[in-house]
Amino acid sequence: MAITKARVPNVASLVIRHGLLMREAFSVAHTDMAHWFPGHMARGLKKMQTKLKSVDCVIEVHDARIPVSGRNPQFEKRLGLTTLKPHLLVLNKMDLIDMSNKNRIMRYYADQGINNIIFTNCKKPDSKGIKSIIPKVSKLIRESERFNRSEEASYQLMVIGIPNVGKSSLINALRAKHLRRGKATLVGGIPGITQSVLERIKVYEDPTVYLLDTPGVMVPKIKSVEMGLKLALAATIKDHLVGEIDITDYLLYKLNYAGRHSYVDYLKVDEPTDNIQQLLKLSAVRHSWIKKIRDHRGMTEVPDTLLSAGKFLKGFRTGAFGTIILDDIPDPLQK
Ligand SMILES: Nc1nc2c(ncn2[C@@H]2O[C@H](COP(=O)(O)OP(=O)(O)OP(=O)(O)O)[C@@H](O)[C@H]2O)c(=O)[nH]1
Repeated sequence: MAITKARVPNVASLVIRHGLLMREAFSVAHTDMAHWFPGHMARGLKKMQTKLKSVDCVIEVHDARIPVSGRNPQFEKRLGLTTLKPHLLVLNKMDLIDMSNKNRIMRYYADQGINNIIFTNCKKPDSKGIKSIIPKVSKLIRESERFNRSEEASYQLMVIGIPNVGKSSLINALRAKHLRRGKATLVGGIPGITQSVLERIKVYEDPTVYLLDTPGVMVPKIKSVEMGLKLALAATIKDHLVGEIDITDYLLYKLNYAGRHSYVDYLKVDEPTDNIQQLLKLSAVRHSWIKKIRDHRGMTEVPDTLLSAGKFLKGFRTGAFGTIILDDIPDPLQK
């Protein structure tokens, strides 16, 4: 497991929040985050660089639940986003966030010079966000210098982003919307489904628009354990690399902090708690999730807390506990 920490908080650091005695802050003492990164990812970026000259616009897809954490700064440095090619930021999975934060998020990005932003839900190809992508991209391309591609009638777009943010889903949603075609690229709930820069995929007629799907490229450095836990909660890092118990402990902290106690019914426990081990154990017992382990008495049956952790994570990732943004979003208006 990647994180070592004192699981019993100091009594002095407890507070009552939304009627629950809980940790005042989520703190972890960490050892090593290096193995949270799959090594092959930098290679994907090189391939993207070589394809860039045949691209008219870059669509960067990001998970709207982590608007601050985890956007890869290497995309800007190595692909020259916002300077070399027209750039559209697609904040996907909008169905999982509280959209009353939209203007604040837009201001946060505008402060960094990013003004072309569309929120999407790729599960709904007929939704407003998906519909507005091709018109927006066409406008950006028409207003840009196409240099070596100015004679080319068709448009070619490259879809980039960190793993599991919905790049392939976006391509499939655009195909479904505009061409009424089925899935062209693989979609999966675990990061790393797309492994190479794919052949171009047609998503629109007149003008003909092709998309290049690309493998997710993770940020080169996770700045803090908390940032890593957010990325893991959003399923951009494989769960077992970070540790399911640590990810759910952070989830529990975030839900309790926000007063979202609907996990009680979902996990079939009696009341809110700030103790992840107790929560996962009781939930496993209530679901009859039992595993056998070998100890000094021979084979013993114990609650399978890993199964409860999986259910807890699934609940969060499918929106069972409501719409949640994991980041605090700095507001330039309040500087
Ligand atoms: N709730 C919700 N889930 C989504 C949305 N878009 C994609 N997903 C889910 O997110 C997961 C990842 O989607 P993919 O399209 O495979 O993501 P990707 O970025 O291509 O993944 P990699 O190839 O691993 O980089 C899948 O389980 C999708 O069903 C969305 O708008 N809302």
